Amino acid sequence: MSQLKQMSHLDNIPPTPGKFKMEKPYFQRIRWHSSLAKLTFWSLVFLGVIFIFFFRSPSSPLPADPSRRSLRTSSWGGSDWEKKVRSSARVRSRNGVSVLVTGAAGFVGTHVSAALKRRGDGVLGLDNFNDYYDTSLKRARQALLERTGVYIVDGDINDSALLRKLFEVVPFTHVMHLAAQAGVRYAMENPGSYVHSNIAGFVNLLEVCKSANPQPAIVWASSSSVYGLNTKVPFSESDRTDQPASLYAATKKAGEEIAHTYNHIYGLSLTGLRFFTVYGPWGRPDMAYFFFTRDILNGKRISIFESANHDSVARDFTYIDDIVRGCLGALDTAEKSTGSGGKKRGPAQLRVFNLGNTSPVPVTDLVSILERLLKTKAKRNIMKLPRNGDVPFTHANISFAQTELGYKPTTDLQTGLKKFVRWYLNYYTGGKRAVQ
Ligand SMILES: O=C(O)[C@H]1O[C@H](OP(=O)(O)OP(=O)(O)OC[C@H]2O[C@@H](n3ccc(=O)[nH]c3=O)[C@H](O)[C@@H]2O)[C@H](O)[C@@H](O)[C@H]1O
Repeated sequence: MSQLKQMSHLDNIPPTPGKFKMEKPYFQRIRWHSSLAKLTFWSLVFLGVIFIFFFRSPSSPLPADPSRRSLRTSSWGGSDWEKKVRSSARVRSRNGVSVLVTGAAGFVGTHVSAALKRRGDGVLGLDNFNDYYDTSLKRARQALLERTGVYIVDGDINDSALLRKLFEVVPFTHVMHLAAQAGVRYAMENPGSYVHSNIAGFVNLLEVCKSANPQPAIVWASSSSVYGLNTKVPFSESDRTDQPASLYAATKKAGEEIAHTYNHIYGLSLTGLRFFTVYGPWGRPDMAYFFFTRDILNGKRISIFESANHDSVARDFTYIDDIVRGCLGALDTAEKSTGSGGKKRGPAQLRVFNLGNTSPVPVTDLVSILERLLKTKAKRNIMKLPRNGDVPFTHANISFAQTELGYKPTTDLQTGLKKFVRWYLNYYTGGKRAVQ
């Protein structure tokens, strides 16, 4: 207050410097006041900038206070809203389950929600529709789900009040937690968003689940990236995962440790699924197969990474329908959580599974398949794998998922990409170009 007064006082001083030069002592006093005011003013500006950077910016390296974020999420509540929530989550088949799907407008979330709804389970979606990639694609997926009777609540997993409300309205038996900040390379651009969604958001969700009555069983998306610099192939669940190559991988690995904690303390049933480079129709535009398709069609040069020994990098690309079957298998075999009222009553299930395709394909081959399907030659730019968080190869051992979940991928890359390209051409060109 006194600082403000002092500033307004200084504002009233005539700006003509010569006037003050004549009376030296007075001038010196003014100079002293003036520099103090300047110092105060710039300190306030500096503090303001720091405040905005840490607490308001979406790219803040610190997770924002969830209660503050809740103020920024879109409106929810009211009897009409509750009716929509209840109706979407209503189980319509015998032995059906009611599932809260987070990240429902995302690629995997949309497919899993539709599959659950098809078989008569109750499904409620939750998504914050962030602009990591084109939000119109997310809205189109939402429209698709709405036609099947799945309602997506527009909100963030960091919003505890919203999550508590959802569990108050519907006693979900399961949570399929797919909301996350995805993408390996983007972690170097916006590290804060990974901490916000994959760590703070996950913890917030688990906090609400642990207090829910009944506690739901939770199946959630981990990632093949947790294997990081592991060189033992194929990657098995028991292999080391302590050498992440990206912050994305580190946050997913942290998620697995956090899951262990909530299982241990509160008796939450938790199953982590390590997805291996999932692709297919309605996919993510930030993934290579997707933007390669766009760039090849536009005659734009594409970069293909190669590892140190000049081998193309390779991925165990896994088709979306196979992943969906794995997700449903995990939900169907998930045991109940054992806690209630925030207290553990006995040991609960804790699992991690690889969901891959067990047949890695070099990225150069992926490009050749796309060239054939699009009948267009790619302008290839072969370059050394940048130090951007990418790992040279991934390869899943899926025998554990096979035994426990009945998981058995059936789609090879050629077949899966054909389905993707058909969707892509239809979605972006209205079918004016046909798949070859
Ligand atoms: O399994 C996962 O857990 C992750 O899978 C996915 O990551 P990635 O396997 O890295 O997929 P993606 O970016 O499509 O790159 C594919 C290949 O193309 C190479 N690549 C990439 C870009 C480029 O310009 N050139 C290139 O050669 C690149 O080096 C790589 O070899 C998800 O995005 C991630 O969210 C997470 O779910």
